[in-house]
Amino acid sequence: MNQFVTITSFITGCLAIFLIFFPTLRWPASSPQVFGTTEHQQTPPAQFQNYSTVSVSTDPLLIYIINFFSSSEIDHILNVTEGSFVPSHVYSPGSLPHRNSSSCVLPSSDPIHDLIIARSREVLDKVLREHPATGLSYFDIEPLQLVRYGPSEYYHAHVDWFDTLHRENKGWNSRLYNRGASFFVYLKDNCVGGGTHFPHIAAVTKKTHSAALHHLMTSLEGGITFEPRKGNGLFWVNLQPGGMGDGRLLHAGLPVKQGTKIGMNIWVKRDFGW
Ligand SMILES: O=C(O)CCC(=O)C(=O)O
Ligand SMILES: [Fe+2]
Repeated sequence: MNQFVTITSFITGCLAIFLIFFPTLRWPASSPQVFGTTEHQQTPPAQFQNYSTVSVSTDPLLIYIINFFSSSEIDHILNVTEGSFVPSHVYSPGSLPHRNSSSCVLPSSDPIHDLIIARSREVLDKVLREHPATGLSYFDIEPLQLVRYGPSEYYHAHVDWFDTLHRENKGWNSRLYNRGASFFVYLKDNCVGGGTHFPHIAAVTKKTHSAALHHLMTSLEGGITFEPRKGNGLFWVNLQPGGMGDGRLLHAGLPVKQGTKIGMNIWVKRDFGW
């Protein structure tokens, strides 16, 4: 009898827990468009910032964003993060460190945090609409990470996507994800060197680019290098439509020879279910 009561209580308990959580469970996205749009409706519109985009490469997709952050936004970000940089995490230490920069996170409680997320979602939703062939979808954005380089500091060639899917650290509702896309926005550019170099992006003729980009992009046989320019940024899609990492998005933060370079990574999470 006692056993019967215990089993019945256990089953009732499980049922109650399931009923409480069932309405909030989210199933994997059935189509990229739906997922991106749904999430976008939950975010406030980005405060007006007169940025513009220039398509540098369509396959793989690499976009240059002019004037993505205003100088007052940048001043604010640099002020609040000034004391918090620590040596960047090194994933694959060899004889030479893979990188020797410093990093920190812009806290999600910062007044400007949600604005940056909303503006990034604006660009993402435009990409979903205009470049469906990329297969990009997203459901969230990682903590906003700043990276700082002083003289002789660098980040060797790497890709932003993970070899194996990461699981979010959010308890029972943790999803599997990879970095579907990356933004890298320059916050400080008073340096010599420090370009962002993509060795495998096909060189494109300079004629196709706006005057603003003309001086900031070196397009040689060895790929493309972007000079750091405060307020401007890059956006690229990391994964192939089927979800595999795209090796063509290998990139490096070239050594800073003099001065300081600071940038912000905005990594976009593509959903891979439970
Ligand atoms: O420093 C750069 O130009 C690129 C930085 C980067 O790729 C990264 O932090 O993942
Ligand atoms: Fe990177």
